[in-house]
Amino acid sequence: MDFNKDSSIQTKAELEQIQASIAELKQKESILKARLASANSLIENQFDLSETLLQPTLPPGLTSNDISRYSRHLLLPAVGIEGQTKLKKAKVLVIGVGGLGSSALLYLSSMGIGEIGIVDFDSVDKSNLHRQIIHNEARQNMSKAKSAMLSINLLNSSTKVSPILEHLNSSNALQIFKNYDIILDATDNLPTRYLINDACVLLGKPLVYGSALRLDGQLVVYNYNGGPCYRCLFPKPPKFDPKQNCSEAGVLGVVPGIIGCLQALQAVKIILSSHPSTLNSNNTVSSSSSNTSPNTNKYYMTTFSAFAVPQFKSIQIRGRQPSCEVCGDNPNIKHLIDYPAFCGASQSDDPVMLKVLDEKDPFRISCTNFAKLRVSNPNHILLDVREKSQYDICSLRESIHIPFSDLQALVQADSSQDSIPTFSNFTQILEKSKTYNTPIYCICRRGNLSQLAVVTLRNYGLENCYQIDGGLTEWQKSIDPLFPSY
Ligand SMILES: Nc1ncnc2c1ncn2[C@@H]1O[C@H](COP(=O)(O)OP(=O)(O)OP(=O)(O)O)[C@@H](O)[C@H]1O
Ligand SMILES: [Zn+2]
Repeated sequence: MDFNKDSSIQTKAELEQIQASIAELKQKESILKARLASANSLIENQFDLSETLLQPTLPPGLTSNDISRYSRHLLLPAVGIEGQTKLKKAKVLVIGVGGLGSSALLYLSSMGIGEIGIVDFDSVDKSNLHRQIIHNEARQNMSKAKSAMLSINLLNSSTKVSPILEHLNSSNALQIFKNYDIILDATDNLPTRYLINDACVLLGKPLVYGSALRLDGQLVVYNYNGGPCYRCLFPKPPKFDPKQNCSEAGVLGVVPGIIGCLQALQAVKIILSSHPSTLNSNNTVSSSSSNTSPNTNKYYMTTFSAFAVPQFKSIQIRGRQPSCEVCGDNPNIKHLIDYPAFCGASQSDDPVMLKVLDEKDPFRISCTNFAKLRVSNPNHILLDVREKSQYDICSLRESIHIPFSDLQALVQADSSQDSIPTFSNFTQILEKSKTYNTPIYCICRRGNLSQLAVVTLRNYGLENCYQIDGGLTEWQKSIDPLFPSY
């Protein structure tokens, strides 16, 4: 803008903007003048700052930078100098940099934990970013452990970070754990949960466990202060349910963030636990008792629900069980075992791939072949058998939607000659396929439900039925990169 031409200032808004800029410049000018004055005084007085008497007395273990940085902690009696020094010396291991690990790591570092190890084998995916706030758009496909390290370096360059780009398993867990004081379980699958628990018991390390799904989260401190381990509460793994993970059931972005913060809180409380003005309450981290007196501590699981009025609840859980296989009086588990076999589930939440149809089944068709056929022979039925919530996210044009569970019910009702509820999609398919032998191509998210759908339809007598291999996930990869992946 040309300030010499009054006519160029056309509106009141422009005038106000110029006045604000002038005020800002004046403020900057006064700051710079003050700095100049103090620099001049230093030069004039020629202070030799290496002179002992001019140097401050700092508490042992903390630098001048630490004092400025953690001043709000130092002012807090529950932390103070002693507590902050303990945090600086502490070594915490976080396994998993997903939704839980993201917030836990940022807070552990910002609060001044001296050394942090990060274990994760996975890389950043776009679908992670709604909750995994330690990563960002530019880091897609980068290893999660490395991305977390870069964020921590920006947040607090004095945190020593060791990224461990490995899949935690029975052969590397003890070796990795032994370098750390406290372990945070921020993973998402059952075998890894038992593995981490057993490794913590075998090495005598406290375990801060968190989990989050949909609108709910949970937090427990295990193997601490004479308390129970995960196996004391859950001696046998529950039946594996592939729907109980974020990629199937979904999760509200902020929920794992909240639980991750609580994990960081409990880790910090454990580190500060012998502090005179301790943060300990009657929560999971309970008052320490001597070895000789009976353990009267109480132990808690904290749950969080984001539904309606957000609610935290702390429920008392049972203490250490003398019969526990790993931490009991006569433990059977003295070494790490085969956890995927123990849990009957894989040690990742990678989707389960069903093999209901033989790999060479002629009624399996690849996405590429289906794409060709779709153009060359439009006279077919594309049957999408995903749940409604998924179908509504995105679908292929002119597909007919019948969720697999409905399809099963409809086929059953028709076979037993019950009256079929009016379901125009189903009637439409039956008419076309039975009368004109129009081929049906079944599609789903990954190619599992569609196999079951083909079997169901074939058993029902519709022979001209095909399954599209890999489903819409494969369609996105090999045919249409713009088809939304989810
Ligand atoms: N055994 C293991 N070793 C190392 N990292 C693990 C192990 N098991 C799980 N993890 C990591 O724990 C993290 C858990 O993150 P989160 O539950 O937010 O889900 P996600 O796998 O990132 O995403 P989504 O489930 O939506 O695909 C993941 O980054 C995963 O790679
Ligand atoms: Zn136990």
